[in-house]
Amino acid sequence: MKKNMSIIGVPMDLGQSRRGVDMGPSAIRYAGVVETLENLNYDIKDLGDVPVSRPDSKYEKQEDNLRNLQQVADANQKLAEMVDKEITGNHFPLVLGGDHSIAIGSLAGIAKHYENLGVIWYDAHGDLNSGDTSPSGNIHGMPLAVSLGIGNEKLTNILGYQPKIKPENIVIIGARSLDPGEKDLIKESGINVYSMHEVDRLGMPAVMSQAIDYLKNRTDGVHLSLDLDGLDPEEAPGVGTPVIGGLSYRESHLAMEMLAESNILTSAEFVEVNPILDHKNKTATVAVGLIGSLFGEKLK
Ligand SMILES: NC(=[NH2+])NCCC[C@H](N)C(=O)O
Ligand SMILES: [Mn+2]
Ligand SMILES: [Mn+2]
Repeated sequence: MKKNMSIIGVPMDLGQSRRGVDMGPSAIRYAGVVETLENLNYDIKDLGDVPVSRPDSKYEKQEDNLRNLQQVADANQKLAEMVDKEITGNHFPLVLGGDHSIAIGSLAGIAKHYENLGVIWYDAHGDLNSGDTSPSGNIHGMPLAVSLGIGNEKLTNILGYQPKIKPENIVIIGARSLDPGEKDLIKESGINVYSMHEVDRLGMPAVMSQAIDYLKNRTDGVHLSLDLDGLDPEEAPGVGTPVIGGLSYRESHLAMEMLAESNILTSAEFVEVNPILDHKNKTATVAVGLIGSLFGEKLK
């Protein structure tokens, strides 16, 4: 039987300060995402891209240390509505970014369908800042906090409810760059974190089986939010905020394969691919490879 999946691109580059990540969805399409999934017997509906406005002079002033707040909120509102509709129609949503601020809209559209949505946040960063704690004012460093109901109402209240998720249902994997405010929030909230320290000590097989067992027992759906900067910049150079010492290509494929086997995923997004910073579309190609493993590609 064919499985229905909807692809939604979000050419968003307003949640951070380096141009080019808006071209991520087309780079991932160019690297063959639709063909890869069709070969795995998915019935793919590519819905194209969510409209994202350009920064204009009217919005250039930063409101509360939140760069491009209004445009980021508007695009995420549209994304949330689309994701919501696809889930209602029984289609698995696969969202392609764009910078990580788009997780705000994805989670807004997804979480209303679950009592206890789990989230796997595969990332070098925690993305747990708010305007009060952010060193940069970049909203791509805030989506997980926003989804917990922390931050500006224009972001936290998309689709009119909050919070979207509970801290104990979050598992961060690959963290190696956390700001002081993010560390405080992790400590006080009960978010689960497998930083690079735990990945080094336990190995990816143990990390993933613990994460999967934990989420399986307490959630009724699981969203994967994969920031390509979770991988080491050697393997994924086309990202705006690279951090050395990251997850390897092999570890990442194993993580995707274990998720495929577990059958717990109900939505996914791949973000932060920046073709201008990339080498010959390497990072988008890695993303498509990971998407293949995540949706059942096997070596034998
Ligand atoms: N999705 C990302 N790449 N986030 C990077 C965030 C970097 C830094 N923690 C900040 O808040 O500015
Ligand atoms: Mn990141
Ligand atoms: Mn991120």
